[in-house]
Amino acid sequence: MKVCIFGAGAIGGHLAGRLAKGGAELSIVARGANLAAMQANGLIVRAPDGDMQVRPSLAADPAALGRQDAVVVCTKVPALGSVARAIGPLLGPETPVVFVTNGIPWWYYASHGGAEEGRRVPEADPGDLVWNAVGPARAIGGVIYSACAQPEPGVAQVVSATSKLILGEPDNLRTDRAVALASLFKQGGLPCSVSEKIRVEVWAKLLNNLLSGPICSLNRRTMRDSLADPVVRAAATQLVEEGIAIARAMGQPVPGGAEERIAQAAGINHKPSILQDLEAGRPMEVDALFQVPLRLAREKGIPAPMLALTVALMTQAAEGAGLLPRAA
Ligand SMILES: NC(=O)C1=CN([C@@H]2O[C@H](COP(=O)(O)OP(=O)(O)OC[C@H]3O[C@@H](n4cnc5c(N)ncnc54)[C@H](OP(=O)(O)O)[C@@H]3O)[C@@H](O)[C@H]2O)C=CC1
Ligand SMILES: CC(C)(CO)C(=O)C(=O)O
Repeated sequence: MKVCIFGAGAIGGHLAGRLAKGGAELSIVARGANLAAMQANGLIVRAPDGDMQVRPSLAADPAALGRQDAVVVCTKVPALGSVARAIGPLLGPETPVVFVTNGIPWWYYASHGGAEEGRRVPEADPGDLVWNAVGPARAIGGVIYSACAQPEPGVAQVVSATSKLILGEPDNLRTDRAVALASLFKQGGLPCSVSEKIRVEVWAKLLNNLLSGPICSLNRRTMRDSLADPVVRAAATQLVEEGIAIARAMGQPVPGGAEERIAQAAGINHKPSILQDLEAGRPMEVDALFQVPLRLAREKGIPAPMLALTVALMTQAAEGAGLLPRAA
């Protein structure tokens, strides 16, 4: 199966390693120093279950790779516009595109049903670039639990002891295309399931970002160090509780409570990816991860004072650093 990873940073690098190990005919769209490093040394993945070094086909221009059986997009959300502009040559008539990004995805209201069917998420896809270039029929949701970093170009480091990937179709059907991709990841050693409630999974993962992203962007500490302070931990707990209430109001009740999430996050010595961006001077995913749930809370009349405060503060921090993109 020909699979292309578009954007092989921390997460894309990890997933590329899994796909190659799982037997995919792998290619990667990359650029700059990352592309040069992989051309020289292959892609190196350092993971708790063992290191991998793989040599996929590499290109900056998707036209050099041609049509794929599947594409897995692993860029940050603000880069999706650039993906939309370039992805065409990778797509055959049936090529699905998995979006492994945090936050409320651009396809959220596709096959959603009800009055909001087809509504757009402008913070995730300004100008409908992805909606028009890829289209909801190709989209598969990807929810990733894997704390990762890119310590140097061409190297992906998996920090969390365990990882898992959840795939899901916007229409919640269990399709052959999603199952085929899940088996490749599983064969590569990454637990991967196909959910028939992908929006619940999107919200469940977003709770982990809510509890860590704003706080760690403000204090610039890891999740473990931040949550060691009882006052910070109480604020993080409130953020999760607010997120649970928003998800419920959105018709996506997330199982489990705040405490277990906080306890799990408190064990991870990881700077959330949004803090990695702040420190590296890269565009931050403030809008898709944090402004959208806040907007939805307001639309649904759900009180979210802690989210409002922390998002306002992190927005100011991102703006001050010149890292608050509104379009790719
Ligand atoms: N890191 C983590 O621990 C986790 C991250 N996530 C989510 O996963 C997603 C990916 O995050 P992460 O892997 O950390 O991001 P990274 O910034 O590490 O990687 C993104 C990669 O995409 C590349 N890229 C962007 N645009 C293009 C383009 N037009 N052409 C080619 N390459 C491109 C970037 O290249 P360049 O460097 O040149 O910009 C970079 O290599 C995000 O939504 C994030 O929130 C989810 C769970 C954990
Ligand atoms: C914090 C984490 C690992 C979620 O728990 C994440 O999604 C990120 O770093 O972006």
